[in-house]
Amino acid sequence: MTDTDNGAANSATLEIESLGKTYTGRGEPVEAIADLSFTVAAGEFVCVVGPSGAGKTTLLRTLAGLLAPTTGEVRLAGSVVDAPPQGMAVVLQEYGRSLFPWLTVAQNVELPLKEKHVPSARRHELVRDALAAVSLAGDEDKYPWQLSGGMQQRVAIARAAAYEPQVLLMDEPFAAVDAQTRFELEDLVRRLWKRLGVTVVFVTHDIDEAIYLAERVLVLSGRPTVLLEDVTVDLGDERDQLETRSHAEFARLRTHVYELVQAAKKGARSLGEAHLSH
Ligand SMILES: Nc1ncnc2c1ncn2[C@@H]1O[C@H](COP(=O)(O)OP(=O)(O)OP(=O)(O)O)[C@@H](O)[C@H]1O
Repeated sequence: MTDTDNGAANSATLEIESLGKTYTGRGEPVEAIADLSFTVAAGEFVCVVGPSGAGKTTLLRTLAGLLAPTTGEVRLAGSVVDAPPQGMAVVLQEYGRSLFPWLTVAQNVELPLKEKHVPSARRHELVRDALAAVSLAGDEDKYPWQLSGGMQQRVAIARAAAYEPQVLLMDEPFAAVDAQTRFELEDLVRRLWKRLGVTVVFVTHDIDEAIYLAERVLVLSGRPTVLLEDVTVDLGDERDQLETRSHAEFARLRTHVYELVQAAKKGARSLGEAHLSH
């Protein structure tokens, strides 16, 4: 596979249809997602932004099959998602909790491959390649607590990449790392996306990050969530931290998405209600 044929080998279209989620427990029911419908094409990179508490994590957990929708459904390659599907990998914000402290870096990356019954020789190859891709070759025998936060998150990304998922779901994966590391990890995820042809859904609070990474940015309203706008990011295939971010189109998109999120915070639930300045 070359760097340019992302998506070619991937049939993992994700369809979200009339999705609703209300939490019911001991207290008052909480309607997190009102009604969401959108499609993420196979091999596409989509970011999700919205106000705090909008239901972004709820959406991601539902896509991952970890949470059952109250209404509507999620389909992966045409099949309804009602449990964590094979071929899906999830990377969360809390890398500290997602790695097993008693396993080495290599063992952490290898574990899901064992569960997938990948033969031993192939496992070692995948682990080696994934660690090299995240610049951790040489650190395979270390334990997570011997690594910085950014390195631990690279291990979590390597683990997801080695698994060769069709779909990669990421929930605020870089929120807890410093700005410099964050830029490096963003570029790493873009490279992996291109190399693996994987379908990516990436939740972030950071509007600039969403625009830098994605081909489309889904802007959610406040809770109970509806889709405020599906914004196309026309910034080309090659992104560069300095060049792309200084592009006029980048600035235009940032202003637009920022205004949408501000409007969402004030309660806008449609583009008409958002009263954008342009
Ligand atoms: N298990 C639960 N039981 C009841 N309510 C919940 C539960 N999990 C989340 N919620 C509520 O659902 C709403 C959406 O939460 P969610 O974590 O999905 O939002 P979010 O957009 O990811 O937030 P943030 O940006 O702050 O991470 C919130 O009001 C939250 O309090």
